[in-house]
Amino acid sequence: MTAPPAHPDRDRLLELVVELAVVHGRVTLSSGQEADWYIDLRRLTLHHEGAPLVGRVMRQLTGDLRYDVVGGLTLGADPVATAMLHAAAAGEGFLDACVVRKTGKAHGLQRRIEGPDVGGRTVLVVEDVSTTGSSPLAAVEALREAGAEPIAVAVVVDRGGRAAVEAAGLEYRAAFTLADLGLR
Ligand SMILES: O=P(O)(O)OC[C@H]1O[C@H](OP(=O)(O)OP(=O)(O)O)[C@H](O)[C@@H]1O
Ligand SMILES: O=C(O)c1cc(=O)[nH]c(=O)[nH]1
Repeated sequence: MTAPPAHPDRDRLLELVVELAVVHGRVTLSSGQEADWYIDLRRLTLHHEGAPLVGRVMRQLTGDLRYDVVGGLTLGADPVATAMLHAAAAGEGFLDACVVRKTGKAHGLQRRIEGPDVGGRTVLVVEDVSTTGSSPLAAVEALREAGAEPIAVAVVVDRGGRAAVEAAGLEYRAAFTLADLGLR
């Protein structure tokens, strides 16, 4: 496992994750598992200072990968993807974002994947926190069904999703581990 590249924004982002997002107390996770703490990254990815930092740090983390589109399973992935879109637009180039619905939509255009068409395009699948990896893998499956090519998965915090994503044959990158957050 290679360490994420050094970045001047990374230290401040880590401070904000610990300050804003780590909540101690009994919770039930998306997978049904019980835990004694929760990382509510929505409190960071929708925060005025946190969101731009997330965009820049995640772009830095994936700077050597080539992808046309960024997105993942709604809702946690959405502000991560749009932060990266804005970081790209403010910097070196353009990046589209997409939102993968948890289930298909029965009315309107009935699209599971919202945003500019992803067919034939390379996609970086993102996530805020990954515990079992099932959310990004659901996004990967939906994107492939839509004719896109998922090239890797990148998450802000890895809570344990790496093994499942790598077992599915995809590269996995995380800006922060639980050890970074002092939770392991
Ligand atoms: O690794 P996993 O087992 O998939 O769990 C992690 C997922 O759980 C959270 O989302 P949640 O399912 O609570 O839904 P939300 O994004 O709509 O809040 C989080 O945003 C991840 O998407
Ligand atoms: O596994 C989850 O559902 C989960 C864990 C966590 O720490 N944060 C989160 O948003 N979801």
